Amino acid sequence: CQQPSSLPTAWPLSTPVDRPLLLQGPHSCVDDVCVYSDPAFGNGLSVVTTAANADFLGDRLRLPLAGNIISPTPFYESYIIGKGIGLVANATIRRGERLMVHTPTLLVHWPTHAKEETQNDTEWLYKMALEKLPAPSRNVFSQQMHIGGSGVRANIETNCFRFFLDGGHDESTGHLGCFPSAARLNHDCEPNLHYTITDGIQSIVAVRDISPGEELSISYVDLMLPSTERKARLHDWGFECGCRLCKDLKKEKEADARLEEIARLKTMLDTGDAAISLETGHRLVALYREQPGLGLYIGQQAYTRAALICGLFADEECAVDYARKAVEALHLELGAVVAASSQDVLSMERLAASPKTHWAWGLLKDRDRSKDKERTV
Ligand SMILES: C[S@@+](CC[C@H](N)C(=O)[O-])C[C@H]1O[C@@H](n2cnc3c(N)ncnc32)[C@H](O)[C@@H]1O
Repeated sequence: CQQPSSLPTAWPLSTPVDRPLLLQGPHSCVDDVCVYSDPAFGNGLSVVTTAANADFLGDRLRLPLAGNIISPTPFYESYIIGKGIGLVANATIRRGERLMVHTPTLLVHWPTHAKEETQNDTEWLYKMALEKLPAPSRNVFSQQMHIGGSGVRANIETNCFRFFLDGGHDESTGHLGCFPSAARLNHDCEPNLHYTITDGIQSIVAVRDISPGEELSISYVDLMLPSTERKARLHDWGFECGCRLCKDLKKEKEADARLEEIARLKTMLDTGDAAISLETGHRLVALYREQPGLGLYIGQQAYTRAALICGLFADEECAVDYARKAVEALHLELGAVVAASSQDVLSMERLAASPKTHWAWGLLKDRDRSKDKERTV
């Protein structure tokens, strides 16, 4: 791993001005992928992508009006033993607080990046793209840690975030987005932060209260994966995870057992298993609550399902309670922009406000009663 020679003295914050993206170019191309740039957008932006994606970005990408929401930032950079640089809280940070909202400085087209045979061409394009960035942003980028080589490709793979410009429907809109401030966040299997990327803007929120002195962390991998799979993926990042969960074998075994039970309950729900009862929803929520890392997904994967089960069995109190919790958690998980048009959020808001008029209301009520009868016979 390469250590930066000096720490950046200032945070590369987005300027809080509402300005559209004005991409210049194409500057340099290999086949249908070219470099485009707007050095005055945020901290400067260079893009290596197709003409169609460049057009899409021009239409959609806007600077977030508030820039970085909290200023001065409630965290600082520090060397962390065994991890390189990390970010540490210097104030109490509350669940739901947004710590960073920013545009990328470099965006590269994922399907092109992933092709083995064009690696030399893409490296050349990446260098051209960096040339177009303002010097401070170029310096911050090149000082980032990179593992597996000294080139721009290795830097991108160590630090940048994969997402889809269209939200995930079309592979050809896949990109790696490089957000320099977020590149200092280390991994934890029980992270205290969660990020979303919508229309190219990354938003990072606290998923629980964080005390001064605590290291800030995100997860680099899907936390629904069992520990062996998580560790294998983190190994590709060049490190063995030493987080609290991975260090404690007993805890890790319990966590894996929970993941297996969650998978079993979800299959029951997805297949409409006859054994589903109110208890299935309560148990699902309990499993997510017992495992702190899974709090990142509790809205979509547990509260929403549990609220619907309560609705199906016509239990008003629990339907309203879970639906309210689902709405709050979904805003954290999806980010404000996606949550505003999410069908899940809409459905949960309806269930919370008027459970008896929700489509799910009472559909399994009779089944529950017939089960009770069976039990008393
Ligand atoms: C995106 S960078 C994170 C910031 C980095 N520590 C730095 O100094 O710039 C990713 C790299 O940080 C290191 N890293 C991240 N999380 C770690 C962890 N939990 N334990 C050990 N190293 C970690 C790994 O070398 C990884 O490839």
